[in-house]
Amino acid sequence: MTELLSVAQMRAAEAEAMRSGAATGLQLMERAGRGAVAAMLEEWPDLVAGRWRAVVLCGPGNNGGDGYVVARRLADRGWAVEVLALGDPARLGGDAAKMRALWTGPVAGLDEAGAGPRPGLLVDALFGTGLTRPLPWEAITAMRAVRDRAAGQPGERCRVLAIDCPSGLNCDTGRVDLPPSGDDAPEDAEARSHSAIGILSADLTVTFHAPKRGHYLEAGPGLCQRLRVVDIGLEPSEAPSPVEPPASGRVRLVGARSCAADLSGDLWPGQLLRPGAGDHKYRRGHVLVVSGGVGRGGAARLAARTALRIGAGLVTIGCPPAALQENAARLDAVMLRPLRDAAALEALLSDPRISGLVLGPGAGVGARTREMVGVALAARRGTVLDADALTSFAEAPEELFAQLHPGCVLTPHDGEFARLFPDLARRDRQTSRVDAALAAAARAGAVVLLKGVDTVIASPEGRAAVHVAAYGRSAPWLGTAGAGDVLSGMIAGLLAPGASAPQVAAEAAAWLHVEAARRFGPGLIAEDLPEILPAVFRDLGL
Ligand SMILES: NC(=O)C1=CN([C@@H]2O[C@H](COP(=O)(O)OP(=O)(O)OC[C@H]3O[C@@H](n4cnc5c(N)ncnc54)[C@H](O)[C@@H]3O)[C@@H](O)[C@H]2O)[C@@H](O)CC1
Ligand SMILES: [K+]
Repeated sequence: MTELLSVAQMRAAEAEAMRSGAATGLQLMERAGRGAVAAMLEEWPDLVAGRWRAVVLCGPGNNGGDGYVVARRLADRGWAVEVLALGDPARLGGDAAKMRALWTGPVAGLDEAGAGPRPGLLVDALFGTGLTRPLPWEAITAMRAVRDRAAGQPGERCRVLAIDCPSGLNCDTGRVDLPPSGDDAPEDAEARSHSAIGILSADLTVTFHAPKRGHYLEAGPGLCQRLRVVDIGLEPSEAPSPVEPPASGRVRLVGARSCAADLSGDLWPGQLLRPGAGDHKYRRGHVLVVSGGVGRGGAARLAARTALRIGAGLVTIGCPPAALQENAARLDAVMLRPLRDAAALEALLSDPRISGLVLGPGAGVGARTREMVGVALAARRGTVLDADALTSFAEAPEELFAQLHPGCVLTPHDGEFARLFPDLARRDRQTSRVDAALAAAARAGAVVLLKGVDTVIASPEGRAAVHVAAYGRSAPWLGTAGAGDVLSGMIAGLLAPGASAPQVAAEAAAWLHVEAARRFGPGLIAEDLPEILPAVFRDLGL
């Protein structure tokens, strides 16, 4: 399964290769530059034949060093190559200086970026993993000047190849560190930063050894557009088993199945979904969804139907007595019980066969929900808390954290996350969504699934995973009313048999949620998600 490395982990892998004598820094850089050219030509075979013009922008560190290798390799293919350097190339050090010396063509300054014919390729080798300060404006200006050379001219547009990452991307956080915009009015600054991100976006990003967290988080996928990983001969880290939680300190990419052929559907998520031979319905778990009152039951019904579809043996909705009639008119396989108050929930939970709980969707914000959550958590079943079950504790999150247990999964979106963890939501430059979710899980003592296009799943033991609806897995139509309720039902349904760790159940649910949306396609509404699950399961060969 693919692992997402931090910048520090990547540096450590490089350092280990050099320390052990497996490779020198210069060899790694040569492989990186060559690998980037080979990957680019595979991606754009129309560039294999013919002599094209490339502009290579080289920065002041090793990313620039890779750029000099790319320039040399393209020139060797007969391309016309312009190299423009940020800063004085005579001040390059180490391996980058050696690669600069092997480049026999001229090196101009970035201020000459606007002069010259339209290039077919712009290579961004300004900054990689070593960017520690905001990107200099001159980098953005130069990128724009090269792109502008193509404006208004006939022929193919200029394609952009980013080496390791589009310059400005923080490879740990996925955010872009833009320079301050001086005296600009705030609106102006926003417009400038918007257009700066457009200018920095690549068409293809080639990174080395393993993808970095920033390639998958926040602005990363939008900036990289397409991502290819090139082997530079570093020792691969041992692949964690997809059905076990990842090791502490390591971040895995959920659903590598669609990105690499190293994962069989049989093992994951199939192993979590397939009932055992001879299983009866109680062995497959019984999920109880606590519903809101009259006219507010839709969210709970969505969660309940999904829990049943994903494999729970039985599903019951508990609702206030006044809402029984409404729910009865809408339910068949899902069972229904009156649930007047927290005492009634306690009585219901005396049935030990109820193994999974969902609280929050449509529950209403306030004391009733807080009491229900308290009783549910005391019963120590696999429990998913979403929506109103989270917001009900906005005034006193510690009250919730004190009651949570390791069988719980919290599923906040960014807004709910900020209500429970206001300090963690205000992230500084170096803190990523992964760091924030890990800190939240440790504080809460439960698994936190932080929803988004880049969903992060983190456990109190420091295990983290990321699922991203991008890079060929985008499902923009999933942003629809009720989709979150469906996700709660998926997690509870996977938790209910009691065989999966909450972290693993949440990871599989995040993947299936997007998979179902993609299988259905545009026009999706939340009701379609549970109904398309059987087709997803058939595709998985279940
Ligand atoms: N170390 C290695 O063995 C390998 C490194 N590789 C390349 O090396 C890159 C990392 O190299 P570096 O660590 O040198 O980092 P970068 O080349 O990303 O940039 C760091 C350099 O820019 C300076 N800098 C940082 N922020 C700046 C700012 N805002 N304005 C001006 N200067 C700034 C730093 O002082 C440093 O000199 C990777 O992204 C990858 O492209 C590859 O060649 C693979 C092998
Ligand atoms: K770059």
